[in-house]
Order: sequence, then structure tokens, then C-alpha cells
Amino acid sequence: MPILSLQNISKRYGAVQALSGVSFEVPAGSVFGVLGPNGSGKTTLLGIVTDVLKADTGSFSLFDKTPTARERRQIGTLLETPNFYHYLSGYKNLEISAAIKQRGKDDIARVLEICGLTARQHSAFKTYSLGMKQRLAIAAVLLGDPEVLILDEPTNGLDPSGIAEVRGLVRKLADSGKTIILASHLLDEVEKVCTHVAILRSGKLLLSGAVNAVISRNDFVELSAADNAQLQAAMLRYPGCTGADIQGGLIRASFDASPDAAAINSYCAQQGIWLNHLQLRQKSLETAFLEITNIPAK
Ligand SMILES: Nc1ncnc2c1ncn2[C@@H]1O[C@H](COP(=O)(O)OP(=O)(O)OP(=O)(O)O)[C@@H](O)[C@H]1O
Repeated sequence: MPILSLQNISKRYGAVQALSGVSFEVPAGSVFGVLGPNGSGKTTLLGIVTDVLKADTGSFSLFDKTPTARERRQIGTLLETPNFYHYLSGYKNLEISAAIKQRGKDDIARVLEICGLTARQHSAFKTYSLGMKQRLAIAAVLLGDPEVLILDEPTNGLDPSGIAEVRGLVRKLADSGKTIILASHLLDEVEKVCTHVAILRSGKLLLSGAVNAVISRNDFVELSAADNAQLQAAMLRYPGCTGADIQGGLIRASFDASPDAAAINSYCAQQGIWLNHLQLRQKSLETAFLEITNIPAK
């Protein structure tokens, strides 16, 4: 059963079509990244799912049901950084969050522990690092132990150590069985923490599914020999080779499936070509993302 299923969601703000017919499913237990460049509709989509915004058309189900207050209570949401009181401690701030959410205080110690803030719970919020501040925001979301977490750009504005802390926390929460839906404009982030992804561009869904299936990073091979022109011609005859370009003294050969370096080496030897360089390489994430976002929208 998918945790969240979107059917044909569209939303317009005046002249701006923020979302156009977006449909996808979020599997239970996944860390699901909603990925897209700035302005692609990620926040609008999360706003609709969390009932902050209303879709013009389309519908969605939570836990396989039309969402009611009961289903919504199972969702913890962090769409923007909460306004914590700077002079109050982390603990006191969570007391206020618990009161606003009408949750008891008895859950505060648990969420502080999960977020690694127990030792600093009585320090003033203003003394926290950026990463600790964001972990406190996530602690507030965890009050009441929701099954699903929705986080909008949870590492935005953090320094590298803050980013690492928040990613570590997201992984830990995923390991504990939570389903996590997070928006990001960073492919790198999605690859590091997400199991599944939906990629948006200009409000349209380009692709969705398991990260490994969606972000294909077919290997390519770099090779060279004394006569690169002869090698290039030979590689273009190699079964499955889809291209062979000479770049900076090396031939970069691409394939329709993962290449086998040993087979390429022996093929070249059979052609009387002795390789002085042969290396398998992976497409950079950047290249893979640019290729994905350049494909025509569905
Ligand atoms: N309240 C609004 N009124 C008018 N246009 C809006 C409003 N909110 C968003 N938009 C527009 O809708 C489009 C989608 O915006 P949205 O914030 O959902 O994208 P996003 O992918 O979350 O972007 P970012 O990464 O910059 O937060 C953008 O073109 C944005 O300018």
C-alpha cells in the first residue's frame, strides 16, 4: 500500500501554472525526494499534501484513504523553519510546540534523544549551531510520533557540518521505519539519502521511481593507444558501443549497457591494438541530472 498517492494534481497562481497533472506514489518506508530546480513546484506540492494549499484539480490519498483529520495526524510537517524563542532553551521551546500541537509533554525527552539534543536541552536556542537548530525543528515535528514526515528543503541554509547532521538524522529516522518525503533542489542530497525520487520541472513530472532506476548513470570507458584514430574506429565497431569521442588524448566510449573492461581489452588485442590506458568511469551526477531535466516533460 502506498503511503501517499497523487492523482493528476494541478495548481495555478494567476498566470503561473505551478503544477500540471502530477501523479506519483510514495511507497511505505521510503525516503522519497521531490527534486527539481527552483520554482519547479516542490513547495506547492508539499503544501497541497499537507492541506496548507488546495489543488485546482486532482486528488490524493493518504494510507489508501481520502485524508481526514485522523490520517493527517499521522503526518509531521516541516515546511518552514519554526519561530523558536531565542532566549528559551530547546526543552522550553518544545514545550511550547507540544502545547500548540495539543500533544503531551511526556514525548519531549524521546524526541530530544532521537535528535541528539539531550545534552544541550537546557541551553538557550540562540547558543545552538545551525545544525542543532534544524534538528530541534525536526524534534518538534516528531512530537506525537507521526508515521510520515514531510520536510521542505531540510538542509537549506546549513553549513556542511549542519548538512551532515541533518542527513544523519534523516537516515536514522528512515531506519526506524518512518516514511520521509523531502523536497530538495540538490541531486546530490537525493542520491545520498533518498530511496525514491520524483523529478519536477516547471510544474510537470519528468520521472518518478526508485533512485537507481530513475537516475541511470551508465558507465563509460576511457581508453587510449599509440594510434587513437585506429582505436576510435575499432571501438565504433565494438558491439554495444554507442559512441567514441577523442577528448584530451583519450577516447571516451559509451555503451548501451554496462561495459566489460576485460572483454574490451581482449577485443582491442584481437584487432592488433595494444591499450596503454583503460578505465571504467561513471557519469557525474550533474550530467545525469542535466540529461534528465532536458528530456521532454510527460
Ligand atoms: N503565492 C504565490 N503566488 C504566485 N506565484 C507563486 C506563489 N507561490 C509560488 N508561486 C510560483 O509557482 C511556481 C512554483 O513555486 P514553488 O515555490 O512551488 O516551487 P519550488 O520548486 O518549491 O521552488 P523553490 O525551490 O524556489 O522553493 C514558481 O513559479 C513560483 O514563483
